[in-house]
Amino acid sequence: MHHAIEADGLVKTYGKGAKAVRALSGVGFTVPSGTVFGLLGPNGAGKSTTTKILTTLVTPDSGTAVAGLDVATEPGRVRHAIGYVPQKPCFDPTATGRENVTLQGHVYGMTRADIRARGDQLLERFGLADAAGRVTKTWSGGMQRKLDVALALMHRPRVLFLDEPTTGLDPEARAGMWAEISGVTAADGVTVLLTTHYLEEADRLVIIDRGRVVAEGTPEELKGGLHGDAVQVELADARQQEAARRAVGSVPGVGEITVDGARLHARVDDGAAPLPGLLAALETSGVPLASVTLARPSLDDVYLRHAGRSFHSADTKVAA
Ligand SMILES: Nc1ncnc2c1ncn2[C@@H]1O[C@H](COP(=O)(O)OP(=O)(O)OP(=O)(O)O)[C@@H](O)[C@H]1O
Repeated sequence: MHHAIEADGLVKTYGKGAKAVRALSGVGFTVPSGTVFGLLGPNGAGKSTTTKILTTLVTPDSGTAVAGLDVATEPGRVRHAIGYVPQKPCFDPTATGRENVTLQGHVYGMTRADIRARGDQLLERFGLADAAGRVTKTWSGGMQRKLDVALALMHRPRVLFLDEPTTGLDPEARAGMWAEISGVTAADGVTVLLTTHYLEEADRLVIIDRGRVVAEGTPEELKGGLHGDAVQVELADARQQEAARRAVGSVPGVGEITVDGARLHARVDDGAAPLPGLLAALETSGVPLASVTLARPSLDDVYLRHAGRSFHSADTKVAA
């Protein structure tokens, strides 16, 4: 399969001597054309450095990077073949949406007719057409983020780099943003590389820790082997913990039962499927409940498994 992005043995040290910081210690991965690929890791893991090397903004000490073309030998052509959306906004807040896309088209040397057609198409696809005549500083945060992505796509890049595209957006805005990014990139066959704190935003991901790739796979593969979801049962009466343990232990698909006071923890193999049986078993045994919660494996669980330490111990600014 053709690879739109290839990183091989990337090493990068910032600074010299005692102050030197080793940001990357041999990062490598390949991204098939037309897919959405994620770099996941805590702050300082090396995600931005990897992205900056692939977008020609930083030169590696060693290793090779290809974003459509070789970054070292053809940086100018790479810049024309890619779009890059940094974490910080890059649109002009004093200009309208239409003026922003027009300016971007001029920067890339597009013709007037093409700027008009492509600008209309992108404003429409991102749901920004109605607001296009308004000054962008009056737009909502979600609309502004979409405009940044539309600007990066103006010159029809083959590869799009997104640095934490949905950080700071509420779940609804995140979902909307992804529906629109996927719609546009799938229609144009664009390959997407993003840095993210959300497993489900990519088709495949690498987990980076301290400048190294520690795991690679689909979100499901990375979550796999985590012994299912966690159930927590709050008993109305802690004195019934043994009866509760026996009742829950008799339910198929439930394991790793531990009881701590009025709280019973267990793992279930198959999402919510064993829950009705678990509730029925407790009721039959006459054990009254205060509450029951079911939690999917969190980003922290995934990270702990692959990097050997908790995401939160490595990084405090994270969402699961
Ligand atoms: N210009 C620089 N000079 C010195 N050290 C740097 C520089 N840029 C990054 N670093 C260091 O390199 C390491 C990797 O940083 P990088 O920004 O690539 O991580 P990251 O995973 O992208 O983190 P974040 O999620 O915070 O963006 C960190 O220890 C960081 O402090």
